[in-house]
Amino acid sequence: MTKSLPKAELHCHIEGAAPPSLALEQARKYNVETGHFIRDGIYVWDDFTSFIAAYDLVADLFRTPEDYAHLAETYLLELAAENTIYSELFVSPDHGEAVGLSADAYLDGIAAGMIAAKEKTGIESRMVIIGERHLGPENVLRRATETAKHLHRHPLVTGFNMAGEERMNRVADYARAFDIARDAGLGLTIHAGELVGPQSVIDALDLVRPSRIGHGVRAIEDADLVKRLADLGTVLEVCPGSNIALKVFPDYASHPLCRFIEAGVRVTLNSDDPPFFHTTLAMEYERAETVFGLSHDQIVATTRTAIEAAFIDSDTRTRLLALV
Ligand SMILES: Nc1ncnc2[nH]cnc12
Ligand SMILES: [Zn+2]
Repeated sequence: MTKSLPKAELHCHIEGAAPPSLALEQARKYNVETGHFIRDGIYVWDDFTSFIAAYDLVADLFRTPEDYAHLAETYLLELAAENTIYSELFVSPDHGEAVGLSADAYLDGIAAGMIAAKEKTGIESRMVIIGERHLGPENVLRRATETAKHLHRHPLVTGFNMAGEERMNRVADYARAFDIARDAGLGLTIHAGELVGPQSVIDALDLVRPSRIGHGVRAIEDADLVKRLADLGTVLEVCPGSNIALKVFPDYASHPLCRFIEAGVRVTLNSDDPPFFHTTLAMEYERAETVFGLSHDQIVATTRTAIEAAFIDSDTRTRLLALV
């Protein structure tokens, strides 16, 4: 039983964490028709492209700092109720800008929800800024530049990441954005090895030099790369439920989580976009035990790894590690 275990999550997209019930509430508030992307209380999509389209439609229902505060607080309270002690939220100011919110207003709203959740439950959280790959290199560069410029205003922003359509453009096209984020003191992680094979992870290691990789699971197709990840100590933000829902692997028996652990790669458990993939962080922990057969100690080790790899200051890390 993993229910009572302390949990930590490094990889969850804030708009992707909106429960359909909350999305429907927002749709009523703004008089938006949802029949084409929410049916019977479930988000409707069938491949990565239509998933991103549904994600964008859900994001469009959050339009003010207060909406985003409510979303962040709702998700973090849900996590805290499952004994989660730490959460790193992936936030994309591009989605705020799409509804007319400045990056500052978008981040202030999310921060308010994070602070409220911490006051109520003690859950610690941070934000990782996302540059959306499919919006192009110029846009990701602008995102990194603006993030660096406004960092002093947003103490809960501690990392930079790139998500979106991995099949578009080359990692090299985005390397400069990551250089700017690194120089600003942000922790680096990047979605790679999810929709694209090992070369995407190799490019990420060579050109971005992140301490963590979002997914990275298709590195399993290259034994030398698996060894390189283990030797470097790069942490994989593994999201098994997401990988199965998006058909990265046909079933859990084919999923490489256990093979990474056996090879000495540092892994963590994550939900990615929980209601889109019919999962929660607690379900990922439970599945690690019941489907992947991880021992109690192996599951606790994933939580320790998450805290060790979190983009937090050393006092917070020490305090959280003592809780695991
Ligand atoms: N699983 C995923 N991969 C890439 N970009 C995303 N944005 C939200 N979820 C994502
Ligand atoms: Zn993701």
